[in-house]
Amino acid sequence: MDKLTEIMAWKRREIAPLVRPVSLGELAALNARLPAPPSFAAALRRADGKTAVIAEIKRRSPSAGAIAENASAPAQARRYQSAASAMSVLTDHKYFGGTLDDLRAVAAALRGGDSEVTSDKWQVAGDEAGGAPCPPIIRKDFMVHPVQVAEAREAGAGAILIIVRALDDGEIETLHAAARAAGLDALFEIHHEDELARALRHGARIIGVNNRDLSVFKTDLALSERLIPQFPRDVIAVSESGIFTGADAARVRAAGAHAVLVGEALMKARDPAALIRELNG
Ligand SMILES: O=C(O)c1ccccc1NCC(=O)[C@H](O)[C@H](O)COP(=O)(O)O
Repeated sequence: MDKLTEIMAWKRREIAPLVRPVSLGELAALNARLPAPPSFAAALRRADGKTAVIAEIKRRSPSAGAIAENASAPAQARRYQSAASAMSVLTDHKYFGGTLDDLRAVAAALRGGDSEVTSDKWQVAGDEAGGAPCPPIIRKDFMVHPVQVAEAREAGAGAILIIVRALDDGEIETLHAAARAAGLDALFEIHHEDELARALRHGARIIGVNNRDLSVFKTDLALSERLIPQFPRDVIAVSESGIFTGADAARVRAAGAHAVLVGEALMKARDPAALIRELNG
């Protein structure tokens, strides 16, 4: 069994006690009750000709082992905040050391310390930070059920992850509809041409190529170079994993990437904001 299959099997067991019917109406009501988070898609498009950086908070991983086990998620988010277009918070605990509370704490930190999810500080936090818009947050987890979408929206996310290879078409459709009803964007993650075709059939507007082969844990930026040029022009292209330097980012940008998603390199950087600026190009 490869690692992704193992993680997905665990995730389905982990969330089983939480699973209940979650209707689109319930998600729409949740969306209406909470202030709108900043738009993930708009943040990736807004990079002014530079490569947008989605800066990830990642304490450990199956491929790298311990990265920054004791890192504080909100403190790390503050180190990213001035330079990142968006943030990614891994909320899986077993394999990545993250929690949903990390997402809540990061959202609160970006709202200027306001932990009240019903507050409309999203709208003003950017101005307080000197005019830069508040970076949206993607909940990076192994999504299988709309109950996780509701959790993401309540915790302050602006987007969720849909790993195409890990889900059947019915699950993708359900998660995508749930995200839309909750006012969230969806990042569709792919690793192969067939998965690109599936993502497009589901109406994906943001697609990420995961450069890491999750069977053997090898990363290869050539995968982004092969797949991104096949994206329709109006799709936002993200290159994920294995990006460490400005040269790496420039390479995938030359292939058409609008954004890069970077975890390990930023968690280990002495000055993450400076590295983000280098990745911006
Ligand atoms: O990172 C892993 O080892 C991993 C293993 C199994 C499933 C997912 C995994 N990573 C999730 C990610 O998408 C990465 O954290 C993200 O792309 C950032 O990667 P990196 O910059 O290489 O830390």
